[in-house]
Amino acid sequence: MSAVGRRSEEGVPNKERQASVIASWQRCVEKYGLEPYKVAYPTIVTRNELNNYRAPIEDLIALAMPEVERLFERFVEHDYIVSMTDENGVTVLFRSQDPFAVKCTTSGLQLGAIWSEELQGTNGIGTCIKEARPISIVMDNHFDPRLIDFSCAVAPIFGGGGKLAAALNVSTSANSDHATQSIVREVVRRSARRIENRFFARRYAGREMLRVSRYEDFCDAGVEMSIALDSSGKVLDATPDALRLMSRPNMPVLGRPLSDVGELERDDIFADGVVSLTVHGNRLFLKRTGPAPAKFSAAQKARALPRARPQAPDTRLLVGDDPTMSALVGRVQKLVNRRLPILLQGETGAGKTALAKALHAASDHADGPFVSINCAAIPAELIESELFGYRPGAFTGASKSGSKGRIAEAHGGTLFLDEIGDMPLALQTRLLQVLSDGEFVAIGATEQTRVEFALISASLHDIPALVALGRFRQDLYFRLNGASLAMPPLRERADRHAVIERVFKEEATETRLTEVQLDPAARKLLFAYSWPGNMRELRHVARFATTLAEGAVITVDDLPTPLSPASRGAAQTTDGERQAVELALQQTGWNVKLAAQRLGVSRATLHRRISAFGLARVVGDTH
Ligand SMILES: Nc1ncnc2c1ncn2[C@@H]1O[C@H](COP(=O)(O)OP(=O)(O)OP(=O)(O)O)[C@@H](O)[C@H]1O
Repeated sequence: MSAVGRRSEEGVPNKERQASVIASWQRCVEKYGLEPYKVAYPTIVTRNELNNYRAPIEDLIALAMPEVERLFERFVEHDYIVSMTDENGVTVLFRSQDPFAVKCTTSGLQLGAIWSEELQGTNGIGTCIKEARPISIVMDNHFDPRLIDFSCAVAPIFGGGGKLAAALNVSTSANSDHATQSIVREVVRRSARRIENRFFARRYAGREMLRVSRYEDFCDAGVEMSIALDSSGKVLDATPDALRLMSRPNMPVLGRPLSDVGELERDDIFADGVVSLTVHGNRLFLKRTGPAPAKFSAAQKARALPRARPQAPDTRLLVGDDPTMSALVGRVQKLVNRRLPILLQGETGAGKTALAKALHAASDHADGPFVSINCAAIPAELIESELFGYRPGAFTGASKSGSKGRIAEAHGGTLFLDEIGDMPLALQTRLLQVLSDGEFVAIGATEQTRVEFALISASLHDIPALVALGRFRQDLYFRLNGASLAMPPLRERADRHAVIERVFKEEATETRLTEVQLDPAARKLLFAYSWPGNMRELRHVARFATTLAEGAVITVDDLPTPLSPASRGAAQTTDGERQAVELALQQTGWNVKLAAQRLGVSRATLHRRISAFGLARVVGDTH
């Protein structure tokens, strides 16, 4: 193909780069049927559509913001723009400065533009996404002749399970060469790696984490690669480079213990110091970064490394200035210390988990583990082994090393049972036994395991109503309910205005490293809103607006649906929409996560729709 080198090339051509560009041009012509002079102007999605594209990766966007800012500051004086797209090439973050910004806009380099290879031909973003590796597309490497003045260096950002989640791009229209662009590409690649590592750490916060390096001395330096493990020591996930280095043909890494992945120098990967793992003749060095796993015996406990206090907000901060809540929480805190079981009830997103963590962190057993189990999220057939653990080979498919179980892991700390109303009846009986006797028998075991922990449970449902329907054991309800605390929805909190202001401030500091102001119209709207998704929705709205707002003042235009003016105009939803939501909820037994996936919206959006349509789950019509 004559495409590469339509103009004379500057710098030394790199074979691999040439091959990528040639392959991409071939795809453009043969697969997508594109012609160089007939490529359409990029599609720019509407603001509402952009909100929908951003919603599934809002955490990633928030984590990427500071890095995008840093890149921009570094390159802006040389007339570069910095952008990030999602996995489809939709531009979800964009930083530019005049006069270059004007030229960018006329070429379609702007927020909301779709830069897929299929639509725009060979371009930095689209081709990086296609090839899933860092790439630079310099001037006449572009398929569309209108882009011939631009040079882009782009690196992919991978999310869970090594799946491509986004692409980070730096573009210029200053005359550039391949040598310069390969340096810029390296800078962008490193930024993408930092975002990836922060994203990984955020996803697996609280899990056992190993830092990985190819060099023994570097295990203590900045994070190069990471592995997250589940409670039984199996690989839950790893950063892309670690996954690549640990992979062998036909040998999955995820879901396997490290001893199956390669040759481990010693068994106890959590002990102090560095341990090596040899895969296919390559040595990797691993070091624990997270808290030590809970140990049974005093001797083992003494050998374990000191446990970092879990990062949890202060109960005073969570409670704010709501007098009812402060009085209740003060009372409950005393009861937690006496190991009396606490039952938290409240709407979705009201802050039950956050409060449970804060109660644990302020308790006198805060040095022990905080083990959280979402009873609604674990499939019914797995919940027993997840909770009670099993001996090696207890059942087909059981791991060789057995599993300790989450209840045993909570020994000496707090066990938090979220969505307790969804626990199957048979397991309620076993749980009741543990709570009464302080001991249980793991699956396949003969001897009893003794455990001691503080218990906090939480539920969206009215448990007495479930008891009346025969779906929840009354004796278990009494056991869980040493004291109960009804968390008010955000719209009913006396201090909600202060809470809204505080959360916007916190999110602005986190995403932009600066403070922001709410303009009067935005403030009025936020104060009047009903917040069906409570604190979670508030956090998402604040993160969204502080990320999107161009300046230091947040206006109504920066607010997402259903707070944005456009959606308020069009907010009269149709019967069809309501039926679709109802159907998805029915089909998934009111599993909001699954239903949201089916409808292609975020969970927060679905919660808002449930509330807007006034839908309620009829207790007894589920699962
Ligand atoms: N008082 C608070 N101030 C700021 N953020 C909060 C507060 N309470 C909760 N949050 C945040 O709101 C989000 C939802 O909180 P949390 O998970 O505790 O709610 P929940 O009631 O357990 O929700 P669900 O019932 O859906 O499990 C989290 O991101 C949490 O950090």
